[in-house]
Amino acid sequence: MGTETSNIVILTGAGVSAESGIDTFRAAGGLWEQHRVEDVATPEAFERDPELVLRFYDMRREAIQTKQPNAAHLALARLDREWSAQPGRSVLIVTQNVDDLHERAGAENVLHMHGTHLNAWCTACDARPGWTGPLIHRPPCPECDSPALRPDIVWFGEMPYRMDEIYAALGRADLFVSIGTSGAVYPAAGLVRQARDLGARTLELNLERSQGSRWFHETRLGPATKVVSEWVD
Ligand SMILES: CC(C)NC(=O)[C@H](Cc1c[nH]c2ccccc12)NC(=O)[C@H](CCCC/N=C(/NCCC(=O)O)S[C@H]1O[C@H](COP(=O)(O)OP(=O)(O)OC[C@H]2O[C@@H](n3cnc4c(N)ncnc43)[C@H](O)[C@@H]2O)[C@@H](O)[C@H]1O)NC(=O)OCc1ccccc1
Repeated sequence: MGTETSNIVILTGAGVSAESGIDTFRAAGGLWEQHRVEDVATPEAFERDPELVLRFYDMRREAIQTKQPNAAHLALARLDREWSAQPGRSVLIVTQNVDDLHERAGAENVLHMHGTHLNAWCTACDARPGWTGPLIHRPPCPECDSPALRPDIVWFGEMPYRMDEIYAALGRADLFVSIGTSGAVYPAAGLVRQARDLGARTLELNLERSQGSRWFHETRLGPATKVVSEWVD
């Protein structure tokens, strides 16, 4: 990292968890091949067929709990710990992923802009209880007892979480790094342009060039476990 770098914002996508055995979305056989997005990841789909949607997320919640952080998660956690400990320096990991592998690797400054599989969300009382079991049987909300729990996940057409904090961090960033994302989903895919327009240096670490590659000052191609560890060390 150059001497001029103080505040780093890191955007991660499904590619950072691919080598932990978690399916990405768009790759062959990826999640979106097995299920049409609009059938499982929209409020309309939940309205239309809650069982199908809850089974989809129960399956993913169960799968995620059997996976382990990989070398990319561990390298980012190390960077977060060591860099944020220095005066006037900060790291924020903004993830599109709903898995908790960044946190299980030891990272502390993690912001889940599309939600997390570790919580449920009660649409009756707005509570967001920690939740690791299935939701398919419509269990009662631990706060208000109503059977109104849904995954605490941002579906298409819904506003991502904590966008104001993300934009504020971009305003302070000297360096914006994007890891393991195809740049296909907004507003996440638009963050690189905002960061660049705000004066940050932009770096892409990905298996292949993404839809937003042209907005990066530099692109390094390869599996995350290799390119992220090389970048951090
Ligand atoms: C499809 C797309 C065109 N549609 C959208 O972007 C929509 C609509 C839209 C909004 N603005 C626009 C502007 C233009 C066009 C469309 C839109 N956006 C929305 O609906 C957003 C909400 C989007 C969030 C949806 N939820 C997710 N996830 C949670 C659910 C779940 O997980 O089930 S999105 C989900 O898909 C996206 C998947 O992308 P990636 O993570 O990048 O994964 P992908 O498989 O695509 O790519 C993997 C990459 O990794 C690389 N890779 C693979 N293996 C490795 C490896 N080993 N190492 C390194 N890299 C690797 C591959 O090469 C590849 O590049 C992620 O964001 C992920 O979170 N909401 C909203 O706009 O609300 C409105 C609003 C505004 C104001 C007020 C109220 C409402």
